[in-house]
Amino acid sequence: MSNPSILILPGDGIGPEVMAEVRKVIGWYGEKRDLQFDVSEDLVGGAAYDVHGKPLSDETMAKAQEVDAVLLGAVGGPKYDDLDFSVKPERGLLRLRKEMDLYSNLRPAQCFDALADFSSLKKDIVAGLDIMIVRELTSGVYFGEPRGIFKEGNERVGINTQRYTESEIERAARSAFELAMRRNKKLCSMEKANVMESGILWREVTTRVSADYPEVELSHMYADNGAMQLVRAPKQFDVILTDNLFGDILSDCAAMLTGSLGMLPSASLGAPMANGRPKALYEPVHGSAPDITGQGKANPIACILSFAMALRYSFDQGSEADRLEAAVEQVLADGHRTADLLGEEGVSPISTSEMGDVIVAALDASL
Ligand SMILES: NC(=O)C1=CN([C@@H]2O[C@H](COP(=O)(O)OP(=O)(O)OC[C@H]3O[C@@H](n4cnc5c(N)ncnc54)[C@H](O)[C@@H]3O)[C@@H](O)[C@H]2O)C=CC1
Ligand SMILES: CC(C)CC(=O)C(=O)O
Ligand SMILES: [Mg+2]
Repeated sequence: MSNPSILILPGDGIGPEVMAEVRKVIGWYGEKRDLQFDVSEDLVGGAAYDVHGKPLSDETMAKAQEVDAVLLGAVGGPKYDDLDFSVKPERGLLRLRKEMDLYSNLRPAQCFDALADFSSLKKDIVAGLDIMIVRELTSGVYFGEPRGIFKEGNERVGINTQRYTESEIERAARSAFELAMRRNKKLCSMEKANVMESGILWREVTTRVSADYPEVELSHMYADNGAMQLVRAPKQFDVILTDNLFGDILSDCAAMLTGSLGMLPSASLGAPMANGRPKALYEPVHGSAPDITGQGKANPIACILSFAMALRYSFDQGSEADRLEAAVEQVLADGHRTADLLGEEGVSPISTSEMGDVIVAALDASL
């Protein structure tokens, strides 16, 4: 049987820096656990624009459709800010999500004990936090039509459309209920049914789907209250289901509960392929961080934990995913910190590459 295939798309800014550390981890699994992957690499975002004049070539898109999993770093940056909207780096990522039909975006926010002091919230509010945000990823206001900037009389108007079909809501909801069944059987769905018709439909469909999961306790919350509750008492939640836009915002908010945006991984999953594996793309929640690019300051943990999610959700290697997550927890417990996690007296930061090295050393020690 051939090895599982991975397409690496490092992208822009700190994307290539954090991805270099993931490559060390992939190398370790090949060498020490005999887990071999066929790894190829290509361009996305601004890096692809510089070469092809567009943020994702058709050839790269076709490769992404064929592999067992895509690992992506980050896209975007000030160099590309003035480009026409149709070729902006972010459009490359949106095309991957849309054409691979990755409708279920899992964004876990877990507060490691060693980092409980790093959150901007009080320690007892975040210590032990372990929540999972399920964000619908292929529809909603990021994709709805009509969209654009149009002339209306003497001025221009910018239009984006929030649009959800019942089936789009249903499949995202089912993936959240399935996850809730494997966790604490508690699901909170967030929308704005008080002011948006798409929110009313979201609530109706989610309630209907819940009949197939009688063991799961379903609650509904307006997303603005959800944002407030996430910083007031985040441990009241287990699985949160929400749409594309609210999920984007709420997951960045949840990131700070864990200490740094550089900690949050994600898995974007679609329907199963012929081999039974889901279509999948794994990426950190953070962006290309232009303010720290090229300085060795980026925290590679979000990207490394995204590979742990790939081990679990694409490669059926749950115990190896546990091993990698435990290695990350160990290096944090040992006091290793990148610059985004500073604040303790007497601790000096280690670089992106050194963080990758200590995680690999912790993997070695786990054998
Ligand atoms: N999935 C993706 O590729 C995403 C791309 N972006 C793009 O990234 C660019 C910058 O966007 P921003 O709003 O600044 O968001 P960002 O996530 O790149 O950065 C926000 C802040 O968090 C810090 N940060 C982010 N990741 C970090 C890491 N791994 N280690 C240490 N610090 C980290 C940055 O230094 C910055 O201060 C934009 O072009 C944006 O469109 C933004 C979010 C997601
Ligand atoms: C296309 C991305 C830049 C949007 C985003 O911020 C995200 O998906 O987290
Ligand atoms: Mg975002």
